[in-house]
Amino acid sequence: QTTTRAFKSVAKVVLSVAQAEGVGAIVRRSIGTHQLRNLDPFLMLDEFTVNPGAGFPDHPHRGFATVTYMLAGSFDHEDFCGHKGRINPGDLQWMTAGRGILHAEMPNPASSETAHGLQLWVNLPAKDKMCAPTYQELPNTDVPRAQSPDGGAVIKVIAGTSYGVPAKVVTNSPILYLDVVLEKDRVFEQVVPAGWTAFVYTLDGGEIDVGCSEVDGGATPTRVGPHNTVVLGAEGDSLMVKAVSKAHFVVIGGQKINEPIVQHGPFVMNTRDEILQAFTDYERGVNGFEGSKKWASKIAA
Ligand SMILES: Nc1ccc(F)c(C(=O)c2c[nH]c3ncc(Cl)cc23)c1F
Ligand SMILES: [Fe+3]
Repeated sequence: QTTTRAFKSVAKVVLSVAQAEGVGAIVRRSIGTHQLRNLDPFLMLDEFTVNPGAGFPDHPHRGFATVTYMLAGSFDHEDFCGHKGRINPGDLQWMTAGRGILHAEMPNPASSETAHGLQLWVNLPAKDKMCAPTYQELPNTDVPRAQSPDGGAVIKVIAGTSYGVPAKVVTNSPILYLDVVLEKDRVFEQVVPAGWTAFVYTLDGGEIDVGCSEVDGGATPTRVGPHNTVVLGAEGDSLMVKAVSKAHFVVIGGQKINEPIVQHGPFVMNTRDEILQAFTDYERGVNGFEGSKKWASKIAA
């Protein structure tokens, strides 16, 4: 039978402006600002720009995953269990902090290039919040590529599936995360299940029309330029984007976890008691924070 597509509408557009974060770092915050909260399962999305010497020195995480995707420059990371490495342009690090990670994230000191990328914080279901930490790290060449039938869209499949190409990353709840480069006047279509939280975040480059009139029966398209978060309506199951000029954007979506969220900085749990427990575990160096009391990173020294 023919499947009829219901196109997603645009619920809200928010421009992200630069703000200070970490030590000397600059971020354009998308998800996590007062206008972009309650986008379950997403807790934060930062487009970071970090010059050498600045960065994100030693800090903990519990109860969620951080997804670092480098666009330019390179970042070093080092955690309290001896896991360290370098994230180069196009590389992906999906770090499931679970019960506890203490780490530092700093630009590669050997590079004079500004580090530019995205860090997305994805909440974990209660059953996984105290799981053992895991890393899924893909160099740029290992991130699966897809393209639209006319070749007008080239997609890096970070999570989920696009044009039949599945991601390599395994997630604790259903997530879609695509890096899309769309040529001028070309159309990109993506299935995003109805009921999911979903948004487009535009990067440097051109303008796009979301919810294009030519393909969705007359709804007036919403035109946006760089550094905008375009929140999509929950109804409908098909995202349509048309490039007014060559554009670079990410498409991020996820099934809602629908559990209580209690967040205090880098700890995200379900109850206040669990947050208090996270602070005491971190201070005492127990329950996943073993070794935290006497550890200090070398990269942020
Ligand atoms: N204040 C505060 C509190 C807790 C944190 F975890 C952080 C933090 O590490 C980051 C926040 N945005 C980021 N973008 C990119 C990277 Cl690599 C790291 C961060 C932070 F800045
Ligand atoms: Fe971190």
